[in-house]
Amino acid sequence: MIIDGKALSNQLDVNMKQEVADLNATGLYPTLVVIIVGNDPASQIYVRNKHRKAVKLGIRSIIERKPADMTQADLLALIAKYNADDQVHGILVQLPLPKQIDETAVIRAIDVKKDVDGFSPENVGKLFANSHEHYPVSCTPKGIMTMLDHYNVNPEGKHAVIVGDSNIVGRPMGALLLNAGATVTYTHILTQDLSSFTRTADILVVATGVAHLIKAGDIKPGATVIDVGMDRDENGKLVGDVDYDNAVRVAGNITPVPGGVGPMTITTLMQQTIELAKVANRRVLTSVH
Ligand SMILES: Nc1nc2c(c(=O)[nH]1)N[C@@H](CN(C=O)c1ccc(C(=O)N[C@@H](CCC(=O)O)C(=O)O)cc1)CN2
Ligand SMILES: [Mg+2]
Repeated sequence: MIIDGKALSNQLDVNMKQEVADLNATGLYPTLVVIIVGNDPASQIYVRNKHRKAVKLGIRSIIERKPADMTQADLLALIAKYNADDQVHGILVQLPLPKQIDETAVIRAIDVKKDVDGFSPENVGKLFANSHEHYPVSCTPKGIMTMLDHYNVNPEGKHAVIVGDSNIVGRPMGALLLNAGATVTYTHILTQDLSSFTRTADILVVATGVAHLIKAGDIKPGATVIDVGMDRDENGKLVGDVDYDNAVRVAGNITPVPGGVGPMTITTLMQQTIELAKVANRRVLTSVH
């Protein structure tokens, strides 16, 4: 089966739009701030898509576009401004950042209660401790879990193999699958004989940035293959980390690029913005009574 992230995303939008309208009627306006520093063309597209999706759902969206030579101090001051603003529920700084800015310092500056990306040490800690509280999780792996659930791929007891060890995708992906009962193997750039691992995966998640790294022969017949890659082939066409045209004949389920994981990342961001707004509102109500 082709896992259609775009269709699922549009389907989830229907409920989210209604939920936002219902919250608006009670005086709560979920609000997301996205800060983008510099002119990376891909990042510009993602931020524009986030804004469009927010507008479509009735979520208030503030985009802060800043020059590539912005200082770290100025960025931290901007974050502090939105940390202090009660009307703002989620703050996201688009990654990657220009070289003069320390990513870790920026992530830590965002109020944990507004960390809609789930990148703060506190939220990452909750994920790896399998906390039963509500907490945001990196949107791409969280969106992948939503897709697996929707397509009835139950990770319990399955062997999940992650290719790529990034903080945004690989690491949180493995934690989510472990929490869902999978046996998880992490592989990365130093892994020897990668294929010997991927060929034993019931669920294979690939996030390396290497175009067509995974061939049909690297996949266990019937496996669920999730391709997080967004690479360019020799003709400049957008392709994934998986050789889709051949892999589709071996895999049981597979995500296309584009139209697979990407749209679910943005939908998950909207879900988490709404959730943070509701939690913030409950905090206000509790402190009043
Ligand atoms: N602060 C963050 N920075 C980054 C994140 C993130 O979750 N938080 N993730 C990625 C970029 N990203 C969202 O920010 C993102 C990437 C791709 C897509 C997407 O919809 N892709 C489409 C294809 C788009 C195209 O044509 O180029 C698809 O796969 O269908 C959405 C979000 C890094 N930075
Ligand atoms: Mg189901």
